[in-house]
Amino acid sequence: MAQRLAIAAARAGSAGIVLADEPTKGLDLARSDEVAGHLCHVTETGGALLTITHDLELAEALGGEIVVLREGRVVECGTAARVLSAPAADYTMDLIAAEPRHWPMRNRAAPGAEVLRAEGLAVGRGRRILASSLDLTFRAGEVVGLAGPSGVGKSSLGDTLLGLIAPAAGRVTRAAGLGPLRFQKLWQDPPAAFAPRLALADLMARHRIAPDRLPPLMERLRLDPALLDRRPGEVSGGELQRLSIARALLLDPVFLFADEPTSRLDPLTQRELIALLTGLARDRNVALLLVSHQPDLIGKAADRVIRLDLPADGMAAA
Ligand SMILES: Nc1ncnc2c1ncn2[C@@H]1O[C@H](COP(=O)(O)OP(=O)(O)OP(=O)(O)O)[C@@H](O)[C@H]1O
Repeated sequence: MAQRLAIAAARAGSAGIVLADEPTKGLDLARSDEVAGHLCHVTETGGALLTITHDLELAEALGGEIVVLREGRVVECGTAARVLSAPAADYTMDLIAAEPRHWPMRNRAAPGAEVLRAEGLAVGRGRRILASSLDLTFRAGEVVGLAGPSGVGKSSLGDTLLGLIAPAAGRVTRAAGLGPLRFQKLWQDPPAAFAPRLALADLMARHRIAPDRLPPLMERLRLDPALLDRRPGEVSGGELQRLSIARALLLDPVFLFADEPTSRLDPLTQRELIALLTGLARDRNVALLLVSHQPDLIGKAADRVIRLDLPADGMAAA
């Protein structure tokens, strides 16, 4: 909604220059196209537009000039058509190659034991039913994509499976012997999940986790232990999301709901993080439920896809 308001202000002609900061972040394809159309309108009607984005499809749709930045330095600039079709800098080439449509297909593994089951599940927010009659099963080691338009209820479904929201109907059953802490979530907005410091000591003390478990985990996730002394705003988006993964893994999850875990990240960091998550699902036998608005990402990373569609009860699993 914030994006829509910003674009509405731009269209009203309240500014000759419009700054759009990640205007398609977290939006589905239809809404992204809509935003691109509104932004194009700014320049078509004589305004100037500066867009900051990780979304290369948006950059292509907007056209004009592109400046590629890396660590605060200009790597390359030129027309969008030239930079995106014939990049001169290695970094630009790497960025383009890191887009999900260029990823290799994942090797599908045979799923393991069932860890979570939903039967006749209805997901609601207040009096609104977002989805109903859902029968779902999640198995150890599988990567399940969760797709659907913005606002359809993907986060609400994940939260209901985790027990954070009560089902409007039906039931969710965890496999015998698995407590609620083994069902974890990676948040869309990691800063909100860390308060006020990144230290994991409080979590480890509360859940009596042996201190010697942390160093190898930090190493596996390529995280410098010094990061633990910083605040959430003092690390990069990729580091923050990897710290979120470390925190979740300390609790030995069997089910991880990753709610758009890469929506704040550049294509290279996104590719690295998704490879890390899918690798962890396989290595640690975690059922990973992965939400993304990028069909290519879901198609390449997931073993199967649950698709939520409007109207609320239109739901298909592929
Ligand atoms: N805490 C809440 N209380 C009431 N309604 C909510 C709450 N959180 C979300 N909603 C509403 O429930 C609907 C589904 O939201 P949800 O976040 O589950 O959708 P989503 O598919 O994950 O969306 P997006 O892709 O935009 O993140 C939306 O209409 C939203 O406004």
